[in-house]
Amino acid sequence: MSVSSRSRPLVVLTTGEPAGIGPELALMLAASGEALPATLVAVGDPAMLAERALALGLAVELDVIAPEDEIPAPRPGVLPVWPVPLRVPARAGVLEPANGEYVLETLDVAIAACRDGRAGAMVTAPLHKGAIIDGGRPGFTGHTEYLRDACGVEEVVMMLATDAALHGIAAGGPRCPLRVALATTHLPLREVADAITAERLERVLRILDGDLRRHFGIAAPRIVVCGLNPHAGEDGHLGREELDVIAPTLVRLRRQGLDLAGPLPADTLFTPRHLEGADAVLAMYHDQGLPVLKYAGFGRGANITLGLPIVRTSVDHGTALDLAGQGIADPGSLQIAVTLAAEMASRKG
Ligand SMILES: NC(=O)c1ccc[n+]([C@@H]2O[C@H](COP(=O)([O-])OP(=O)(O)OC[C@H]3O[C@@H](n4cnc5c(N)ncnc54)[C@H](O)[C@@H]3O)[C@@H](O)[C@H]2O)c1
Ligand SMILES: N[C@H](C(=O)O)[C@H](O)COP(=O)(O)O
Repeated sequence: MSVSSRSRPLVVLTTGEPAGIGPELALMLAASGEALPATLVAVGDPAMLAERALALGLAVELDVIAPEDEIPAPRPGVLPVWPVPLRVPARAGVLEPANGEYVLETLDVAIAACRDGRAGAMVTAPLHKGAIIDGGRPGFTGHTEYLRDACGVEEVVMMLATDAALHGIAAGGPRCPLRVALATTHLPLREVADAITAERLERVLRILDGDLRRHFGIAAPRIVVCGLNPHAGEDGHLGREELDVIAPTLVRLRRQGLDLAGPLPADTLFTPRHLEGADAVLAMYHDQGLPVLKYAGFGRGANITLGLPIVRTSVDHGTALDLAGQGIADPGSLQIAVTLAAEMASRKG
């Protein structure tokens, strides 16, 4: 059965770092019997998943299926699994870099299924970047860049969004609607300024504008752009990137029809007056934008990779080794990421 002929798109869920909370979150989602707008298949080591389910008392039947075989219709409490073997045994909370290649193989399986049309989308449970690097991949920086390279595209954009923004939930308390995209992703802070080039900014803004239209149905996205330096450079007294790079890029793209505000001082940009009417904020670097997003809705957001030929979403949190194996991690973000992936896959057709 092809993806488009399914009533619920096939979403491939990679179970992530086996020492982290990813495996148990996948099992918790299956055990909850929650009706999802997706047919879900997990990718991971079936014996490890079975052991984790047993240890946590989660009533989940694992249905091990070869990737070329038909996925049966979803049944509550049943989790179909495309098997990938661990390289060495895994223990919750204890990293084993030798399993780095296992984690990457789960990604490769999901990417292949999305690229050849067997699946409509992939959702990734968290991986541990350090473990993959220590396992022999020194250049590894995260799913986002791995997917970019695997799909052969020049640029992708990391965007996180709160559920309130994804599903039009009215603002209330700290859980406000917010989408935050990043001009740079997993870079040491020391390298950020050099990475903010006009070329990169233009590529990022075009992808952000295009994918807000394509995936989120926003006809004319309004994007608010942060400066890089304190007070957006204070007219060049506190840094020149705004004057030399960011502002001229925005002027050029505005002439081409993009609706862009900024560069604005990042400390006050995330206030109701500036966010009013904004469809997304573009932050210049990871910890300029993501702390605000995570404050606004940690555990109730999703991470979306824009600019890919396939649909990929992820959770808004990491491997939480401190919680792994205890069954107390919150599966809320995973549920949101799966729901969003299914919606995006359905829209894509
Ligand atoms: N999508 C991903 O693959 C992804 C996302 C973020 C971080 N990471 C990676 O995860 C690893 C650990 O990162 P970190 O420590 O900065 O962030 P983290 O999100 O793993 O943990 C930060 C804090 O949040 C808590 N937490 C995280 N998820 C939770 C959940 N579902 N329910 C309840 N509490 C939760 C943790 O217990 C911890 O106190 C790093 O290697 C990082 O690169 C991966
Ligand atoms: N920057 C993300 C976050 O803080 O949630 C996270 O590290 C995930 O990155 P990838 O999706 O590229 O692995």
